[in-house]
Amino acid sequence: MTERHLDKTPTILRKIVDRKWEEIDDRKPKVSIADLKAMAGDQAPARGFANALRTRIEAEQPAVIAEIKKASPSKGILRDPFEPERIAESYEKGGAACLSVLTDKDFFQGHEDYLKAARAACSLPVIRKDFMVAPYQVYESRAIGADCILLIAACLTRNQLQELEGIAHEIGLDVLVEVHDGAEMDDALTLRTPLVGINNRNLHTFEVSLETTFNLHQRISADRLTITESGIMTRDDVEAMTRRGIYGFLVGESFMRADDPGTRLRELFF
Ligand SMILES: O=P(O)(O)OC[C@@H](O)[C@@H](O)c1c[nH]c2ccccc12
Repeated sequence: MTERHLDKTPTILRKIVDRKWEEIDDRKPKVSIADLKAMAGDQAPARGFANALRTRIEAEQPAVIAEIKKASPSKGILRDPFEPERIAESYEKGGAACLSVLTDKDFFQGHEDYLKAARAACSLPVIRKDFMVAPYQVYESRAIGADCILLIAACLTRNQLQELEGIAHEIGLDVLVEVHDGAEMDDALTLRTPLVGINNRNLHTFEVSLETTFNLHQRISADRLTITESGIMTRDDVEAMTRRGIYGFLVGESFMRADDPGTRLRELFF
């Protein structure tokens, strides 16, 4: 397996991706791909993730993907106690369009059960936030009830992106492809998904700059939906985006640190 961007230095992203392959090897003997396909087939139809965003973005209203994450490798613990059901209810009340739930255990203290619990507690579509490297995880995502998956261009080749997107679409999952630079954007724009996320955080260094979105969004045509991701903390940040015609947002930390995440969402966006 060649991982173009990861061959160079042993960054955190490389460590996470290496760990993902081990995780898949641990899981396969317990739950086979065939089992996952059967479980995926038993799920109710997915909630339309892309559609929920599109409706708002086309009306030039903020479309907020509100994130449920307990911790991150760059910031440590963000929220304790951590109750995914309560957070999901609060986000729905606060006007979120969709939820994002971290399921990675080792680096983000996430869990598949958090996704299931959050989704059951509201009617919003949910993206599984994890590091997809293999088809196994795509089937697993639908099997745990996710409506959408994240594909991170920084850790996948163009062929891998296309393969994983194909499987996702075949089983009814929407896809959010995430980019951080121009080469990744070239790959992302070969995909069929309308959802393109621009991560303001460099996953190799953790540096955050909203300039990343300002620079890259111009390459995304009007038939796609741009989502700015990471480092959105203030109303000024929000306005800097909407002024440029960007209405899709993925926000975690600033909500997770608030007593009531949905109230914070409403303050920041509405
Ligand atoms: O907490 P923030 O800065 O608001 O960022 C949320 C989200 O963009 C971030 O969690 C994220 C974006 N892409 C990722 C990929 C993996 C894990 C996490 C992420």
